[in-house]
Amino acid sequence: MSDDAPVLELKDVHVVHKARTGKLFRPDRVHAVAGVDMAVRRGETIGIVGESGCGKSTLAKVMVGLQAPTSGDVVFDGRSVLKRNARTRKEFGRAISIVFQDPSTALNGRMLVRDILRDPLDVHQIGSPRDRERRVSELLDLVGLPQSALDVLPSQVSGGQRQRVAIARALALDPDVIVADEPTSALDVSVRAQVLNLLTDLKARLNLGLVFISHDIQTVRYVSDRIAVMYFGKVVEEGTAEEVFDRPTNDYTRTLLGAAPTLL
Ligand SMILES: Nc1ncnc2c1ncn2[C@@H]1O[C@H](COP(=O)(O)OP(=O)(O)OP(=O)(O)O)[C@@H](O)[C@H]1O
Repeated sequence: MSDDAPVLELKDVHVVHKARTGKLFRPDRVHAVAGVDMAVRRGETIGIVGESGCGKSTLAKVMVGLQAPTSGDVVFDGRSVLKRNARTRKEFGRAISIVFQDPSTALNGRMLVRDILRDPLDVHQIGSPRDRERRVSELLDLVGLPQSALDVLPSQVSGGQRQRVAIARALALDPDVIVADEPTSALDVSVRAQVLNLLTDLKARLNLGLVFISHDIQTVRYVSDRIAVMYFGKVVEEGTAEEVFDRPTNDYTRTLLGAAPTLL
């Protein structure tokens, strides 16, 4: 069960990007996120689904502080993050972490797994050197990797194991919320369910808020307690997984549901 008070809230968040391409055929601004309200609670998975370009990744970056909203507010534990000083923002950085789609690019390929996991602990000066070593091996246990994985490079393990390393790194600072942006899309179909089950299991064991982002509504259904459907920068439907699947109110949601189901 989730706690009632949201740990993370987005309030009327807008993000306008300068367009990457020239002006001839495209407007020079992209309203990537257009007035999104969202609440993330501990112990609950909120799935965000929508087609490519609807603003999911931009929203994920806002949630972890990698993208400043053009307007609106981000509230962590009841306090606005945007209006706070650098120290509060650092605490926010510890409390909300992200897992990206492709661990091959998200992890530094020249660092041993041990150093990848230790790095956030060093940066935030958590505990003594011995505490950090202990934490690093605990992190491997949490994600179901053997201790022998400590002394290898990311390229020396499989894609699924690499994503487990990325999840372990996201857990290093004991966050309240993990934002997982298409965390299984770059993986072999055969290991996707294992990684989804790991995330769901960690959410329950550690009482995390989990934000799960995917273009695939079946994958989102598999892991989510609540689902938000995004279309052109807006949330067009939100409800429990059952509500969204059994009684969709929005035409776009119906279109998504009608699309051919895919393997996890
Ligand atoms: N840094 C940026 N500069 C300019 N435009 C951007 C930037 N990031 C995203 N966009 C544009 O904003 C819109 C939303 O992109 P975003 O990546 O958030 O969507 P998405 O739903 O995550 O799609 P995808 O799954 O393809 O990444 C798109 O039109 C994209 O081209």
